[in-house]
Amino acid sequence: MSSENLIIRGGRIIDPESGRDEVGDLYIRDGKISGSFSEDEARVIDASGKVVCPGLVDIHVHFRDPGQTHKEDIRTGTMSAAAGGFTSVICMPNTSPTCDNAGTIQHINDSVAKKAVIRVYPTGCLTRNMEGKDLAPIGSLKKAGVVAVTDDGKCVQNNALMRQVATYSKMFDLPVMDHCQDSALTEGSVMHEGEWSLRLGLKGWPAAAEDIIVARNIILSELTGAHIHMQHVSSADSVELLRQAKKKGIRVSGEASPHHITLTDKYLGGYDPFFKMNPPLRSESHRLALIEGLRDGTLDCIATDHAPHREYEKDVELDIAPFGIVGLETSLPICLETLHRGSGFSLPQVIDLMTSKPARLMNIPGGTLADGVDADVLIFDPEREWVPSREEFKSKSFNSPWLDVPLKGRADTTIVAGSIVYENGRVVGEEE
Ligand SMILES: NC(=O)N[C@@H](CC(=O)O)C(=O)O
Ligand SMILES: [Zn+2]
Ligand SMILES: [Zn+2]
Repeated sequence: MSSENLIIRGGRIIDPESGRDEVGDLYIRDGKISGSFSEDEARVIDASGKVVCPGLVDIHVHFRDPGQTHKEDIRTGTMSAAAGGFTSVICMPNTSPTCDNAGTIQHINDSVAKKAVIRVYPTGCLTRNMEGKDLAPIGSLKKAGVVAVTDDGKCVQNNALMRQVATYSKMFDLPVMDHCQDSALTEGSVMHEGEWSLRLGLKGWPAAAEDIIVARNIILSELTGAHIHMQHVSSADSVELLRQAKKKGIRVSGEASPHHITLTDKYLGGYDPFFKMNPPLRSESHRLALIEGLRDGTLDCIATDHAPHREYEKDVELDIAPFGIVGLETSLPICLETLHRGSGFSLPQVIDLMTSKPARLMNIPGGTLADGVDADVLIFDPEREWVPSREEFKSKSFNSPWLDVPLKGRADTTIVAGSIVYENGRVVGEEE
């Protein structure tokens, strides 16, 4: 990536970490955020009417590379991220082969160096082949460069093994990210257990299946001192458990997805597999509890759980359709709608949940416009109206409930280390 000096002129600069929120100019020299310099040394980008903030950070995406690259690969996944305004992502290890060994991590890092347009941080598995039976080689995964460990997609059911995982991860100073699901309680389940599952005649998935594991993880975090992070929290009682645990100073954290804070189980009424995900969309009271969790800091950040599946894979009976939806290209407008316009969060608060908060939580760089740091920057238009379409999605998959639905707010320009990687609807270097 070559970088030219940039002056981003006249935008509303929002840097949640420093509290900066003012209309002004942002200077980027030699790929870093810098003090002012003269206009003839730089390209000037007019950002009037736009927001200028740190590039978005997503700590939970699935890029399917290696192994399921018909759904997504590191190239298209990072293009999708850049188009959504993201400059850093943490990718999940449920690839094929799984990331339970240093070789797969090395392979991913090599592909990232060759094909990625934004920063990608890999995670390693908790257990061998994510089978929940034997510990993965966490020390060797750490050496290979993982930033956290998780069996996302699955949840370790054996508490003694989970204790061991937590102990090792603490030793290697890696956060444990957990997909909290008691699998005996969710066998064959398709959607949230409640009024709508009853009406639709679909097997329900109780919120208790999540709560039980969140409680288990809180107890094991207290016992071992490990940082345990709850992925895609979807249940009101899980939020309350986290709230109480944090009050006691236990090292736990949680994320919420744009879809769980915006949609509910009633949308399954049309039996549309684009509304089927794990954990499932829940009822209105759960949705509101997640928003309150984000408001008071019980939930630490937004994470998309970008889970690409091709349309033909989803286009089957709801019972057998795969779980998951893509999220990177729609996360920003949805969070603006649900949190900012819909729930009274300030713009800096929303940006904080999508930049500084997730980056600091997972100890990765980014999420800041501090002087001298790598210039990972997003310019977005909070008012821009657009409609996500099959043609425009950069992802290989468009399994999104927001396909063909009008949205407001869109990334204009995404900058990584001072280089523009996305502008005017195109990823730099993308073929015609
Ligand atoms: N969220 C999903 O519904 N699916 C994810 C797995 C996961 O995040 O648990 C996937 O890999 O497709
Ligand atoms: Zn998961
Ligand atoms: Zn996931």
